[in-house]
Amino acid sequence: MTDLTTLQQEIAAEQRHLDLVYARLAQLRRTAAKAEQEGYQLARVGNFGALVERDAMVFHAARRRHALDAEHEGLVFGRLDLRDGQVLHVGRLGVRGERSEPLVIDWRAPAAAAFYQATAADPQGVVRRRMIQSANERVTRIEDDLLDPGAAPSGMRVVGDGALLASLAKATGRGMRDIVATIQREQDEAIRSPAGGVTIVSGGPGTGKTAVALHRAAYLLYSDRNRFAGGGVLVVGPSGVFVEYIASVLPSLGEETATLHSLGSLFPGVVATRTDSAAVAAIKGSLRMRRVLERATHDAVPGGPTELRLLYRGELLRLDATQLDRIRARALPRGARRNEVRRAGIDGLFQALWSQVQRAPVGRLPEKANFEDDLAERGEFRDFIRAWWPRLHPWHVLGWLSQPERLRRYAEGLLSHREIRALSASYQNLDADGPTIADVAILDELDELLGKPMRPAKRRRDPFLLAGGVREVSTYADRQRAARAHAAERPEDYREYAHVVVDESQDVSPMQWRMLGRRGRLASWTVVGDPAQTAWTGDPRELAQSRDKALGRRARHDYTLSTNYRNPAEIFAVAAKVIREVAPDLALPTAVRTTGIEPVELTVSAGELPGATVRAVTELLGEVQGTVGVITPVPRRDEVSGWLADLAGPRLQVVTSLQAKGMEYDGVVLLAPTEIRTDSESGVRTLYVALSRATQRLTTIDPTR
Ligand SMILES: Nc1ncnc2c1ncn2[C@@H]1O[C@H](COP(=O)(O)OP(=O)(O)OP(=O)(O)O)[C@@H](O)[C@H]1O
Repeated sequence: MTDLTTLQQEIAAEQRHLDLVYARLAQLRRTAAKAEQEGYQLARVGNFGALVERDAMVFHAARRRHALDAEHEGLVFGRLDLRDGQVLHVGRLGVRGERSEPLVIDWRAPAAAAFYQATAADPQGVVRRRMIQSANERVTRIEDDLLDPGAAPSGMRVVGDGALLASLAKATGRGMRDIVATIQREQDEAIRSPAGGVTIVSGGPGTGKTAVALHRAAYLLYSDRNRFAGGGVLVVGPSGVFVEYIASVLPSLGEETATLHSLGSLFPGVVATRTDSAAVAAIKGSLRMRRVLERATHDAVPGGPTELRLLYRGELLRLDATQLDRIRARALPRGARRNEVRRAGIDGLFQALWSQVQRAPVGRLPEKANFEDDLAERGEFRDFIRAWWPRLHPWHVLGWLSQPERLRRYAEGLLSHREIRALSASYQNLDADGPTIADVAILDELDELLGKPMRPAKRRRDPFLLAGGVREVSTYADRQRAARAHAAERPEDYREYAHVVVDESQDVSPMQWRMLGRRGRLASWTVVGDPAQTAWTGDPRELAQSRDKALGRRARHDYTLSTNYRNPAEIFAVAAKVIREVAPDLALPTAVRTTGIEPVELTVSAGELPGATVRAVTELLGEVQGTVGVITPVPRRDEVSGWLADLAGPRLQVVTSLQAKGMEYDGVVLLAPTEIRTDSESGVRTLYVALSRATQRLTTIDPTR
């Protein structure tokens, strides 16, 4: 134990440094405000060059000021005392003093790496590592590790007993917490993995894979801003619930420039949250779907014309269904994109009609070009083209799959009869229900197969342009917002990301890997996941093959994380027992905390389930300070939300077992584990995920059948 006076003296010493840092920060904020002021001055000069300069100035000032604001709380969190007597303070952002001396080193800078990597076995020149906690500009706690006692100068004091465990015991909020102050060495190695190639991070539940993925995004943006902020960093997670959960971490690391998406929101204009059953997801995610879709995009339009009749100089020109199909097939060979070869289809029509004209007694023949012009001017011909070869949106073709007869034709020989029936059933209410998450990859594939119709280019909006064409922004806040939006502005279907981070990658299907691959052709990658948690029940070879194709032949760097920071040992033991049933030899992470509290397992009759659920949730809300998650089998979610309506509030969330992927709650009430387990081939793995979501308390309630 550290005596109180020593502790107070050490805290006071850190407070003096913190005061210095915050005073300097206030000065820097004033400088940013001055730059804004100068921006206004430039605006008065009024010429275009000055305006451009002003925009750039305001943009940089805005960004700097925003960073200073965002990083204010807990700005300094570490200190290193080095062998050579140097003292470095580590924080969320780099701050230099008036003479350019470093007051705080950014956690991502090379000089800060030792803060995370030094150990007693390998001190890397660090004698003492100190963790500093603060709130409202006051130091509240410090914790030291003496890494190199032999090199400690006399009088060096060491206080505290374990910042990591203290931070793990804290209540969970609605969003994921950021772990920048307590990143562990194996995590730091993955975070600082080389920027190029593919970094693959695996590890069991709660080992910090998501935390590592997000810190890595922030690290890359810091280490090579030109490359990564310029091209963009895309972070993809499994569901909207998950993306919402992680969204606040990046800004708290000083990074707003990364784009976050769920697999259901990657296709422009669609935000899908529905999930399919595991069996249907395996069909929709299979590479065989690509061929099914290719056939669809080559088919005649439903309800389209089956005949073309035109009077030309008193002669009836006519093309029947077979001729029209033949023209379409010739203009649209395998591999061609329907929207892009529309012109070839029209040319085919002209050619077929021209042959008829040549044979007909129409008097003196016009030039072929004039004949085509004549037809092109005729309203009924143009109407025919629009109906026969419309510009198709992926939505149209997805809709065709809801017609059982069409789907059967497209899937013949590719899917089994059972698969076709299951797929067909899943599309019966497409219009009303909207697409599922798996359909989004299908829409993206269709988009690729159809190609883009030629459209006039969209004009880029000028963020400083107000209504009426006046180029001015009225307030600083407006400018700040506009400048940031301007920096992040990319076309909706942007595909040139410099880096793609894929979280929960074990659940990405082959078709989804294709969708990701299209956005990462120029990218380096960070792929994090845990194969033991996969819900994928399709062909594993197909999965490996499509993932390899998306990642290309880039060099791979593998990392494995081995400590479970989320679950107390008592809770993880229950989850481990479940996964051992299907993977007896799997290497599992070690849970570092114990609470002495065993999970509660209840069995109730079906009729008692609602009452037992309400009681268990009420109890957990009383026992933990942070969030409580209620995890249900997929079909039960809405019903269970209804039971808990009176308890609804920011601390309570009801999610399905699939939405629970990646999530974390202080207390978890898991309903109907047996249903989750038997729901599909991957049920045991999904149950494993659900059982490993709690940081403090777990109650399972199983209804008897
Ligand atoms: N070094 C650390 N210091 C403090 N907390 C940590 C550390 N590493 C991880 N954690 C915490 O452990 C929990 C689990 O982390 P995270 O969600 O990143 O794990 P994961 O490997 O993605 O889990 P899963 O695969 O189960 O979804 C989070 O609350 C995270 O903040």
